[in-house]
Amino acid sequence: MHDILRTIIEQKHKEVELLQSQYSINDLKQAQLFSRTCYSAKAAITTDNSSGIISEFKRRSPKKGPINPDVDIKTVVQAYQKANVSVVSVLSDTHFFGAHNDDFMKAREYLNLPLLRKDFLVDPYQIYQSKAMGADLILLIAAILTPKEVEKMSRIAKDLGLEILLEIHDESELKHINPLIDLVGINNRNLKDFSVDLNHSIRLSKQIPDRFVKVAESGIKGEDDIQFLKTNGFQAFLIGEYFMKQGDPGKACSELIQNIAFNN
Ligand SMILES: O=P(O)(O)OC[C@@H](O)[C@@H](O)c1c[nH]c2ccccc12
Repeated sequence: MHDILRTIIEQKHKEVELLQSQYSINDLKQAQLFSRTCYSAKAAITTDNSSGIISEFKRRSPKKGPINPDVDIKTVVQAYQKANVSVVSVLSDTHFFGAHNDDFMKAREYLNLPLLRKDFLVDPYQIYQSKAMGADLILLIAAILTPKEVEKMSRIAKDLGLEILLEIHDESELKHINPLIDLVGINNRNLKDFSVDLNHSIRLSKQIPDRFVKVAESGIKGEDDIQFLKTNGFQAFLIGEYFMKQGDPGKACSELIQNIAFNN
């Protein structure tokens, strides 16, 4: 495993330990949002006229540093929604990605779209927490979990009515896919050297059964990339930095979606 992932996992276990000492799973179950019915990301992506865009709210990244640290989340996610994205992804990690504590909850308050909790989930506790925060969809990352852990966490998520996006990057991670997974994301970015290779993602995607929605993640730089990925079987496109690095991320998102529609 890469060093950055190891550091992230250690940090996450510490965070979970602290949280657990403050709120039990039973406490989380009492949260107001815990009982809400989730929106389906799978349905949002596969419905007619879906843009397939999963737009991400991301203030910084460990590699790039600040991307747009002080932008207002309400303004951005409302503009994403107006732009006709299918799903919104919001980072909830503070330590590495600079998310504010209430970013995720604010996004929930202003959106009536499926919302992906973008974080590093290493413990079942975080699934209950995701539900209590108002998530519709969680990310499970194959590079930091065993196939057994993915299965166990998938079961809990499904019992709570959450959908699951499983992220893989290598062929060796295909074994993490289980029938409970809804969407399989292929990270175009190689975490070893941060290079982006869409051809690698396309090759890998051919080995994933078509019953899973296929999501291309990271390093997507515009319509040409999307067109290329689309013709090669991807149905959804997770985009953060391309939008967030612009002064007005919502406008950038809206322009991209209009251009894709125009080209179709
Ligand atoms: O900002 P980008 O290059 O468009 O990438 C977005 C998203 O794919 C990336 O943020 C990401 C992919 N997998 C992750 C896991 C954790 C945190 C972040 C990520």
